[in-house]
Formats: sequence, C-alpha cells, structure tokens
Amino acid sequence: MSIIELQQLTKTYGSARGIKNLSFRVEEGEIFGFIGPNGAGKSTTIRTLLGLIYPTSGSAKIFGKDILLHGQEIKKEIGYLPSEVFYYDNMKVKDLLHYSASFYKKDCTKRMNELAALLELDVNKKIDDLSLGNKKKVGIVQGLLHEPRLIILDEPTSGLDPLMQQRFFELLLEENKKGSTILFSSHILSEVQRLCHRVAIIKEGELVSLEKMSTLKANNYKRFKLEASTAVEESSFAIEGVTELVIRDKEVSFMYKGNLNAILRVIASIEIANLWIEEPDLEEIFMHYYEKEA
Ligand SMILES: Nc1ncnc2c1ncn2[C@@H]1O[C@H](COP(=O)(O)OP(=O)(O)OP(=O)(O)O)[C@@H](O)[C@H]1O
Repeated sequence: MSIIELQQLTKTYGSARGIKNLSFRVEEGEIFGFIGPNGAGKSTTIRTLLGLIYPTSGSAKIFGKDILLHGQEIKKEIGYLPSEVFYYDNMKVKDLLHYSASFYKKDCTKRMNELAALLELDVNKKIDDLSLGNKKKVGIVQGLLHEPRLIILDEPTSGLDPLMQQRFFELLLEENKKGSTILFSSHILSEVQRLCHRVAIIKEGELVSLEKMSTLKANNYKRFKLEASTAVEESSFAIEGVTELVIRDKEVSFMYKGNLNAILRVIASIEIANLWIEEPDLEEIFMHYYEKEA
C-alpha cells in the first residue's frame, strides 16, 4: 500500500517556483530519500504534504486519505522533524515534551523517556540553555514519542555530532523495523546512501529521477584508475562510455558506463602496472546527473 502519493503536486509562491507537477509514491515500510541541492523544493514538498502550506494545484494522499480533506486525522500518525526547530525558550524540555504528548490519545511517557535517555538529552533543562544540537534532539524526541506510522524528516542531522548522528540513524532503522515508513530529505548524500531503499532526486522543483538505491548505483558509472608501464595515448580510450578522462603520463583515470568487456579489452591492450575499479558514491552519481542534465 502507498503511504504517500503525490499527483502533479504544484506549489508556487506568487511568481516564484516552489515545486512543479511532482508525482511519486512512497510505499509502506520504505525508507525513502528525497534529495536535491539547496532550493530544489524539498521543504516545500514536505510542508505541503503536512498541510502547513496549500498546494497551488495537484493533490496528495497520505495513508490513502486526501491531505486537504483529512489533514488533522493524518497528522496524528505522523512524526515530523522540521529542518529548523523553534521553541518557547522559557519552557523546560520535559514540559514541552509532555505538552507535545498531550496531542495524542495514548500515554507516550515511556517512549519519551527512552528516547531522551538514548539521545542523552537532559529533560530538566530549560530550552533556552540548550545548544543547537540539543535543541535538535528535543525535536527528534517530539517527532518520535508517539511511535508514528510515518516519520517525515527534513534535513534531520544538521547540528548533531557524528556520534549522535550514528545513534539517530540506528534509532530510525529500529523504527523502520517496527513498521514505520520514513521520508527523509537531505542534501548530504552519504547519509541517504546508508539508509534509504529508494531515492527521488529533485531539481528546480521537478522530479528528475526516482530509483532504487541499488539500481542507482548499479546503473551508473564506475571509476577506473590505472598506472601503465609506459606513457599512454589519449586515443586508446576513445570509446563510448568513457568520460572525465585524465591522463598524466603513465597515470590514467576516467569514469565509465557501458559494457565492461569493452573497456577491459582496451585496458588489456596496455601494459599496466596497477588497476583500481571503484564504485562511485552517490555524490559522484549525483554530480553526473546534474552536469548531464545541465
Ligand atoms: N515563502 C517563500 N516565498 C517565496 N519563495 C519561496 C518560499 N519558500 C521557498 N521558496 C522558494 O521555493 C524554492 C524551493 O525552496 P525549498 O525551501 O522548498 O527548497 P529545499 O530543497 O528545501 O532547499 P534547502 O535545502 O535550501 O532547504 C526556492 O526557489 C525558494 O526560494
């Protein structure tokens, strides 16, 4: 079953572009990555889905229900972590969390305490006295304390130190195992690569790619580096699929997409001293995508 379904969802801010005709689905149990550079439209999409802003046209459903007709009902089963968190600074953390928990019709105290302990968050402190990272932790506890069916995270790791990021990822994987579906927006590709099953790539408000993480990696380029025993001619590598060719005397590097036998035949014709074939990370794939599209 689709947990989220967007159909031609469009949001403009006056004459400014927000998102344009976005259509995709997030299936139950997925960890779904939503990636794109600053200003691509990730927050606009999320805020529209949550009913914080109104779509200009198109529609969306969450749990099979229209977001405009059933917004209140839908939101009870969503945990949302906004990209920036703002609070009433004068409150104590525990008071804020109890206040947040009061919106749900179940006792969230146990889970709230577990999450605070896991993230090493001191709930007796005033929000005013917290660092940026600790404020982020308050947002995480707030978003997860009611054990939501759908977790929506907008750039969740900014402000968290590496140890806490790791703990947070483990927490998300645990929630996912228990059955939560997760939509995760980011421009930090390594974290998307580690966690997500599928990824939507958005550029200038439009969807440019929607792939399984495995397909995105498999279909893509490999990076070749080799050291030859003698100087190499550029013409040796003039075959289809080779890009970013750099030759420095005996050292050659390039990206390749295509039949591996074809490139291995080229390499076999050279007397080589060393060879590396590397899987590009999402960062490289992403840059390729953008450069190619541009
Ligand atoms: N309130 C607003 N008024 C006018 N334009 C806006 C508003 N909010 C967003 N935009 C524009 O909509 C586009 C998408 O912005 P959005 O914040 O959704 O991008 P994003 O992918 O979340 O980027 P970032 O990673 O920087 O948060 C941008 O061109 C932005 O300038």
